[in-house]
Amino acid sequence: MKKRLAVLGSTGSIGINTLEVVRQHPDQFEVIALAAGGNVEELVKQVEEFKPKLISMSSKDAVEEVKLRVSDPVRTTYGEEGLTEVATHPDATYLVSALVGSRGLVPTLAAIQAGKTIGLANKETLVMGGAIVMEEAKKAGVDILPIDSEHSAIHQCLHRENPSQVRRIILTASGGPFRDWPREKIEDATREEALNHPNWSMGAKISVDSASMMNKGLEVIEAHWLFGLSYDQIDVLIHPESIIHSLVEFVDGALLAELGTPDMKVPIQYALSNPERLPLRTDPLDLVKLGALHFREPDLKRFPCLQMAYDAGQAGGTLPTVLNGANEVAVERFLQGGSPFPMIEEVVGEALSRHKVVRDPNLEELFEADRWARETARQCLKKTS
Ligand SMILES: NC(=O)C1=CN([C@@H]2O[C@H](COP(=O)(O)OP(=O)(O)OC[C@H]3O[C@@H](n4cnc5c(N)ncnc54)[C@H](OP(=O)(O)O)[C@@H]3O)[C@@H](O)[C@H]2O)C=CC1
Ligand SMILES: CC(=O)[C@@H](O)[C@H](O)COP(=O)(O)O
Ligand SMILES: [Mn+2]
Repeated sequence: MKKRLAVLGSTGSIGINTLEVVRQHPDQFEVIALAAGGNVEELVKQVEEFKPKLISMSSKDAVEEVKLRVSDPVRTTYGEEGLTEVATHPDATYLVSALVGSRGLVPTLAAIQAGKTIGLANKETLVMGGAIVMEEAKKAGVDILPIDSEHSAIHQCLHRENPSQVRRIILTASGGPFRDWPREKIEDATREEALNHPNWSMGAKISVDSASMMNKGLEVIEAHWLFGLSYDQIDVLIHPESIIHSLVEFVDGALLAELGTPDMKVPIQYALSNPERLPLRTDPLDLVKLGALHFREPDLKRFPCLQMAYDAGQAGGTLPTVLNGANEVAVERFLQGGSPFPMIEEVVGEALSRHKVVRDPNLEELFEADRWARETARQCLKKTS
């Protein structure tokens, strides 16, 4: 039977790659519902090709424009409620959660509660609300399958293994575009330089997170929740080639790794076809041509965001939510050209240090912490502009 997909963020980098996987396997997957932000052109093309039953965009005007431009009738919705309607569409069995940022949490949680299997790209969902999300998934008996390349690698390495025999996991990090830059040069980094990821083609927000290494910090927290590991069992290793996507070390010292060319279609398809594998058209990895792989320790002095994420994750409560909310505001401002690159770590650091942590927060308390973090980040940015 075909898997029936709802896709949040269908016009983004992960969304487009997801639909390419569907295109390669029309006998395996069917598109039921799509949600996007403002990219009318791309959504029109997707609706014409995949004929979803429901589409949503961030505004009514945008989705009405799509409706007018497509050849067959399609039901439309919009805004935050539209995201949840798409995520919980009764005909869909599987949600690809690929919005960017904290707006992914609510619809992903709703899909879990509606019993959908989740293919999770939106790491912010687990950073903000990991405890609640994992608890709800357990209650609903729902699988959360990682799409993030490192977590997919770990998931693949853990297949048929006993989780209690894991000593630690090692998340590989490219080091981003500033990997070899001295601190003074990083301080003057431009938007274009931050978006110039050495190995992966991704959306703007995650590209900036990779440049600050906050992405790896968010991934440490994501791994904590997905694999139930303590923070001292999660290590980060700089691996400039991004060929080894991550590793698991077992109690006997054996290391398993997943390798491949940097292509998100591989982890996306693994999450969609799980537990089977399907053929995929992708560039094969030529190890002879590659010749060598390189590794080094991350430099936490040049990239303090990684340490901040470890600390926030370990402290728990509402701190990871604050880390995430302040980071989103600071990255958005940097992308708009309104502040220098190091302001990201300053704003996040300031918000974390001022926050009064709430232990075991409920959903309302998480939303309040997120609101507070954003407000605090905006104040910090205003003070320094
Ligand atoms: N890209 C990658 O290779 C990887 C991404 N991830 C994670 O996956 C998630 C998505 O990343 P990525 O695909 O790169 O991001 P993109 O910026 O490329 O795409 C984001 C998607 O979210 C949509 N969106 C934005 N704002 C809204 C809104 N207000 N309402 C509805 N939809 C909205 C965009 O719509 P529109 O374009 O129409 O405005 C787009 O479809 C992130 O959490 C990221 O960390 C994880 C691993 C790898
Ligand atoms: C493709 C993917 O999963 C990204 O999260 C990627 O890992 C970012 O690269 P960095 O290793 O530079 O953060
Ligand atoms: Mn990743």
